[in-house]
This record gives sequence, structure tokens and C-alpha cells, in this order.
Amino acid sequence: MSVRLSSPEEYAKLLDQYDTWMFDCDGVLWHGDRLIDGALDVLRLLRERNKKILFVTNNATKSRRSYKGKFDQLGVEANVDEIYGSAYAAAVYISSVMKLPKDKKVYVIGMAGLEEELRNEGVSYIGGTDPADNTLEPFTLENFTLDPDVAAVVCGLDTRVNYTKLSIAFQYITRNPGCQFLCTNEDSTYPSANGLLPGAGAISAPLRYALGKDPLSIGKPAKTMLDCIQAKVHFDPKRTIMVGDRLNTDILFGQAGGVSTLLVMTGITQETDITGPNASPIIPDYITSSIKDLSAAK
Ligand SMILES: O=C(O)[C@H](O)[C@H](O)COP(=O)(O)O
Ligand SMILES: [Mg+2]
Repeated sequence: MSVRLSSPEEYAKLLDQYDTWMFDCDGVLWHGDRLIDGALDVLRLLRERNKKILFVTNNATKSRRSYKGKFDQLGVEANVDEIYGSAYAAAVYISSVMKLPKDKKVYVIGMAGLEEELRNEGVSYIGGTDPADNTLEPFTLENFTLDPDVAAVVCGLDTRVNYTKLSIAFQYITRNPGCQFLCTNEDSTYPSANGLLPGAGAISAPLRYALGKDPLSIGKPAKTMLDCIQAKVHFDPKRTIMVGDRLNTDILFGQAGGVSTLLVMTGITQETDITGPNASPIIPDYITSSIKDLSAAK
């Protein structure tokens, strides 16, 4: 049973109980480029209390460096080494876990942030933002030359996805022996500034269907994301809390990592998802309406 937080005493107790605060971003701190009311105050309060803050996002459109730029623009204090995005986690997985040979490359369905993280990890790639792939011209195999060095396809949120990219990715996974099918995350929807949009999971879905197989997903709730964080940051799971707006990514991620979980209702999760006949079996430790509520602990 989740604890629905309401009193200043409860929020004060929560702040005392946890030294490390992991924050999801979309739907918790912001909607698109709009900060959620109270987010700034609460992050400042936690810093004043010398809490460790980590930002753990499945949004693969940005690199850690470009997220730092977004935080700066929004006036939020954040350091690059506090930021863990699924683009970064995917690049680290390909370079350090898969150990992609240097003469091999990745075909990307995704945006500049994912490409930047791949470059940072020394991973060669094709596709992505390449104008040749961002075309609405019909795709024909006659004009396509298979690159034998492509050993993986990685798929992330791509607002310029098209039939050409899906077709090329399909060629590599079906025709290059051992070519891996990866995705940065599987979120079905994305909470933008002006409402819900299809998420990264909707970008890889056509490929899943055409291939009849699922990709290996790197982002929350997968352990690969936690491994990526624990490789860089030490934290005591018993004194760590994950704050998120989505049950099947953020809350599952926290539970899998053995940390406590706080669900906020400013993003994906609706009341009907947590109460009533269709309530999810995923039960967060705590629930509160918004990150803003935590400022009652002052
Ligand atoms: O479609 C996506 O990639 C997700 O909706 C989105 O990016 C989630 O980001 P998060 O809530 O993990 O910050
Ligand atoms: Mg979110």
C-alpha cells in the first residue's frame, strides 16, 4: 500500500530519511521546456540540506552536455556528472558492455543527443540526423548498399522517423549476421509542454512488428541504466529515493534498484492508474501530487 503524503511533518521526515534523490525529468521537473511549478525551490532545498541529486531520464534526444545546457537555461543548478540519460547509457552499453570493435559501427534511429554520446564513447555510427536518411523520398532496395560493418541498430526518440530509416534498420538486423537490435527506452508516450505525444517506444514499435522480435532496452526500468549510474556514483540504496511520474519505468526502476520510490501526479500517471478496478500492480512507496509538495518540509 502506498503512503499518500500530505503533512509538512511527513515531507520533513522524507527529507531526513534520504541522502540521495534520483529525479526523473519529463513530467517531474518539466514539461518540454517549461519547468514544473516548485521544482526549482525543492532542488534548492535539497542542495541546502547537502543531499546528493541525480537526474535520471529516459529521454534520448539530448546528451548529458545538452541537458546541462537545458538546466542552465531553466536556472536549475545541475552538474554533468549528475545527469544520466538513456542516450548516454546506450552509448556506454555499446562501448563498454557490448565492446563494439572499433572497425564496426551502429545504425542510429534517433537525434543529435544520441549521436553525441556515441561519439563521446568512440562509437562510429551512420544514419540518425544524416540528411540522406531524413528523406520522404520512397525507399527502394535497388538504391541501397548494405554496409557489412554495421553490428547494431539503436533506436531512440526520433521526431523525424520515416520509412527509409525503418527500412534500413530492418536490412541491417535481418541481413548482417549478429547485428544487435537495441533501443534507448520503451516509453509509449512523451509528456510534452502541450500534451501527450508518442514516445520512444512508438518509434521502435514498427521495427519490432516487422522483425517479430523485441530490442534490448537500455533505459529505465532496465538494470543497464542502474549499472551505468553505479559505475560512476556511490549511493546507499536504503537511503536513496527515486522520484518519477511513470509506473512502468521510474517506479519499476527504483524497485529493481532496491531504492524507495515516490510517484508524482504531474506527468504520465493518472489517478485511475493507481486506484480503482484498473489500478496498476506497480505500487510506489509514496505518492504526492507534485514535486512542489516537498517544499512543505522547509
Ligand atoms: O518517449 C520518451 O523517450 C519518454 O517519454 C521520455 O522521454 C521520458 O523521459 P523521462 O520521463 O524519463 O525524463
Ligand atoms: Mg517522466
